[in-house]
Amino acid sequence: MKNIAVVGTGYVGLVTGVCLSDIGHDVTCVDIDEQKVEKMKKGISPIYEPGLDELMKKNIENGRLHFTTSHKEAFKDAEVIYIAVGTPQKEDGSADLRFVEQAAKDIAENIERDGVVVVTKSTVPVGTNYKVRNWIKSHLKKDIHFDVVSNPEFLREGSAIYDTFHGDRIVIGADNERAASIIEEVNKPFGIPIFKTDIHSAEMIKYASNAFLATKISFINEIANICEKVGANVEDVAYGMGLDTRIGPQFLRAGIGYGGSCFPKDTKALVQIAGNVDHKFDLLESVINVNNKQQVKLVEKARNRFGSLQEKKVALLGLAFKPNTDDMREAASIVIAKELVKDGAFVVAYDPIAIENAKRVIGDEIMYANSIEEALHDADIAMIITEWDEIKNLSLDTFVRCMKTPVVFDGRNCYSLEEVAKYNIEYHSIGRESILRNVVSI
Ligand SMILES: NC(=O)C1=CN([C@@H]2O[C@H](COP(=O)(O)OP(=O)(O)OC[C@H]3O[C@@H](n4cnc5c(N)ncnc54)[C@H](O)[C@@H]3O)[C@@H](O)[C@H]2O)C=CC1
Ligand SMILES: O=C(O)[C@H]1O[C@H](OP(=O)(O)OP(=O)(O)OC[C@H]2O[C@@H](n3ccc(=O)[nH]c3=O)[C@H](O)[C@@H]2O)[C@H](O)[C@@H](O)[C@@H]1O
Repeated sequence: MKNIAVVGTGYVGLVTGVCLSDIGHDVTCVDIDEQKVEKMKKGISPIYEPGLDELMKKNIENGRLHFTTSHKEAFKDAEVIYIAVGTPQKEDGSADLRFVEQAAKDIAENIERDGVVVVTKSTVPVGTNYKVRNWIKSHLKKDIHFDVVSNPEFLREGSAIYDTFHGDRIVIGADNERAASIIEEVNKPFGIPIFKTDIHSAEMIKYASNAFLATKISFINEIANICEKVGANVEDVAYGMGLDTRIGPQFLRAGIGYGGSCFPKDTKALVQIAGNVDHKFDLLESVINVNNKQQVKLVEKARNRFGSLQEKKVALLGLAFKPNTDDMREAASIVIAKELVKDGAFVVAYDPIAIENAKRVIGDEIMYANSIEEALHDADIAMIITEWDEIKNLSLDTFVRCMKTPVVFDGRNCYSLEEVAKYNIEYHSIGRESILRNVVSI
């Protein structure tokens, strides 16, 4: 078992650190955010991720998981150091490597052991691992040998622990066998297939995977938009397509587009990576454009239905970019709320977990409710933005009971048309026929 340090305790770093300790390694997680570290020392996760608190507590108690703000302390005995800091997008869409560069300097200034393997888990443009090597080299205080390895992360928020233990593959990009086999050894207990390749290919696998998944989503959303016009049902179309094993059923859920901390930024970064080598990535640019349009689809539908949204009360159900997370980064709800406010609508939003983060991002131009019923109370329009179980399992009678006029725009196709047809609800979803009722708006 190895002595491991993880730099950065966000969704990726913390989950990685906790899971590595759970399979037997001795792990120290280091973060510059003192408040986060104080919480984590007490076994409290600073992020909402199902199962994380329990696993954290278990491994703190068995003495294999530690937290600190001191890089020196974290790297003292480390044989392997993971970089898991953020790589947000810059204004031009390219990846901001500021935090990675700082982490590299922190490593250079504090490592003590010869032969340390520095693993980049953050999503970084092709060539960055070599930059990391140079950043470390140029800041080293003594002559210490180290290697760099690319080990991109494929976990999803909301199922991060499950994904770490049940991932489809672990990709290791290295330019020497010693470093590759150390990281292979570290990951062996997960029992997941390992694919070893060169560093550039490993870096590219991460962007290509996210871009491909985003492409699947934009593709099915375009099919959904056509389905609406030709009278087909996108749920059946996606199911029928997915039965072909060459296509597969996953990531064919039509909706209001992809959001989150990664697809939007990674697709834009890949367009930039291609642009840097004089390749215009037309296909991916279209994927991004389709997604931008798809995010405001519900507002467009509501404008067409009502003419004007001025003074309409709109209930937004769900704010997080997907269920089971409190992450609001690039959530469709942000754009939707902004558009509705611009149209003069009065917006009341509900989310089971992400309200506090939403308040920071969307602000006080909209109101926030403590329950679905409170948000729906006296509303003219309901918009379903995130398919939380609580929303999917809602008795449809609630819309009829609480709203002024039960007109529902469902951005996640939460309900079957047969079920909705049993209630006096006007219902518009994505890529399916609308159910129109004699619901009169006052
Ligand atoms: N969020 C996700 O689901 C996934 C993210 N990724 C990639 O993983 C990377 C990390 O993403 P998140 O975990 O979402 O980031 P995050 O922004 O949630 O967390 C980053 C953490 O790093 C800390 N940090 C920054 N500089 C530091 C330094 N020099 N020393 C110690 N700590 C430092 C910050 O305080 C913060 O707590 C990104 O490159 C992202 O693209 C990859 C797969 C999934
Ligand atoms: O690099 C990353 O950060 C991660 O990005 C995604 O994970 P995540 O963003 O957590 O969540 P997803 O479940 O992929 O959903 C992303 C967005 O796509 C949307 N989506 C997903 C699937 C689908 O069929 N339709 C659809 O609209 C979701 O609503 C959500 O807004 C990838 O699935 C992970 O493999 C990857 O590690």
